[in-house]
Amino acid sequence: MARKFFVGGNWKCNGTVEEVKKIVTTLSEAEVPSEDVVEVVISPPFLFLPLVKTLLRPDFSVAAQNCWVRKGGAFTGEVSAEMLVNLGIPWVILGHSERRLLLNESNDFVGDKVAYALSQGLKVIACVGETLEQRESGATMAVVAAQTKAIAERIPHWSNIVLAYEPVWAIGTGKVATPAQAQEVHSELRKWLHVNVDAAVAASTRIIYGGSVNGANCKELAAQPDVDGFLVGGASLKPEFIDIIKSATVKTSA
Ligand SMILES: O=C(CO)COP(=O)(O)O
Repeated sequence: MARKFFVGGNWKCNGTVEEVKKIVTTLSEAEVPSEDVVEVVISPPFLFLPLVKTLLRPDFSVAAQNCWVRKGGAFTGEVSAEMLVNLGIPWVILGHSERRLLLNESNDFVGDKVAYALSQGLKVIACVGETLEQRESGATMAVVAAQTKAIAERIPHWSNIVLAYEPVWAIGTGKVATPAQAQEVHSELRKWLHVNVDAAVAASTRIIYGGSVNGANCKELAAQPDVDGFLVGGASLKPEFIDIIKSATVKTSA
């Protein structure tokens, strides 16, 4: 079963109304491969979600960058999964390393969030990845397996999950993982799913790469057999995001 190429644009905590309108216009005018070839999901900050959703071309969709771990209520400053559903936001990014590391989100907390978001009908881009220290000490697979396990043991199915491998040392650093480094972890993650979930989930789950992806390095990464797309930060705010979307054709021409 073919895994449709997936390109997510994580705008993180960036943008003004004027900038948002400009980026969305650039995306709308771009010629990109059809929805059959690539799924594109844009993730602006919460405040801009309704604006982006209204202006965005119909073949692209939107994601929130986080949501509360359980049902909404007396949780000042949080946004609930129910609210995202109510606004017609189909996707949410959970477990991004910036939240794990800067806001101390633990594996269990992220697992609980993923399970709750799925239970409300959201689709989830679940992020995993090791720090430089963990990579250098040889702990990469143990770290990403533990992060994935905390999700796997809480969810009833994987059909609405995209797994994003984002090595922390490659995020916003300009230091991209080599295609071989990305392929190695993606292939190990797929094996992990095979052993710990099942063969069908391993074969069908999209595992995307994030960390300094840009217009120049995307094709070589996309050509790796277990790289099913990208989660893009900095370059998703620039016109080169369109080139990254187009790298989906590497798979169809292979
Ligand atoms: O964190 C990322 C996407 O979620 C990657 O960010 P950069 O593409 O800016 O390295």
